[in-house]
Amino acid sequence: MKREDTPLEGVCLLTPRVFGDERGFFLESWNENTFRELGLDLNFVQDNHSRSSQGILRGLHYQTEHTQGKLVRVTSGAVFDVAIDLRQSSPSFGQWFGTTLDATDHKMLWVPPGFAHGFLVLTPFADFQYKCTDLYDPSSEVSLAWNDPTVGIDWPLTGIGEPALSGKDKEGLAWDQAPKFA
Ligand SMILES: Cc1cn([C@H]2C[C@H](O)[C@@H](COP(=O)(O)OP(=O)(O)O[C@H]3O[C@H](C)C(=O)[C@H](O)[C@H]3O)O2)c(=O)[nH]c1=O
Repeated sequence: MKREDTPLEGVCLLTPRVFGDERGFFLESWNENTFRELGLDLNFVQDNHSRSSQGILRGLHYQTEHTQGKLVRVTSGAVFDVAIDLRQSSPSFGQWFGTTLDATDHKMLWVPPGFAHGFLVLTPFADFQYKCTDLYDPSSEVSLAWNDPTVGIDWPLTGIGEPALSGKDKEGLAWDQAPKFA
């Protein structure tokens, strides 16, 4: 497992070792000891899986209570995955980081608690699977507007056009209205 840090404090890319043979491949997507050796002492309590078609944008979501750390990966297709730092004490407060995650290179993104998270589907379909460090808490869930000009995310919309959003995400909060963390 290789760790690559990003400009956002605590957010890192993880590339697992892949064992390929004539049958296909094997990889460990999560191993407590391997991650601890990389400085990531994590405990997951929930696994999620969503499937979306091209042009779907899910996000930008976070929970103000039961804040969730997320280890995210794509197991079919490809997405542009984004995290925004909501921690006011962080040197990367207000900054966003985006990267393409696809099923071919098996790359994963670790997003600690304190970030808004979302993704745009780039391929006809994408399966998005992720582990969370706390449980779903709809009562404290917030949707931050995907296109807030203050955050200024540069979504790769060429060839996709206007993304498709859930009703909730169409009503996402502006940056100035969205609750932040200490
Ligand atoms: C997130 C979640 C949802 N649900 C139910 C609630 C709804 O009936 C249905 C769809 O929920 P939602 O539209 O919020 O799903 P996404 O838009 O994929 O939400 C996710 O989008 C971005 C990418 C995130 O980072 C979050 O993990 C998560 O908010 O699944 C559950 O039962 N448990 C859950 O943990």
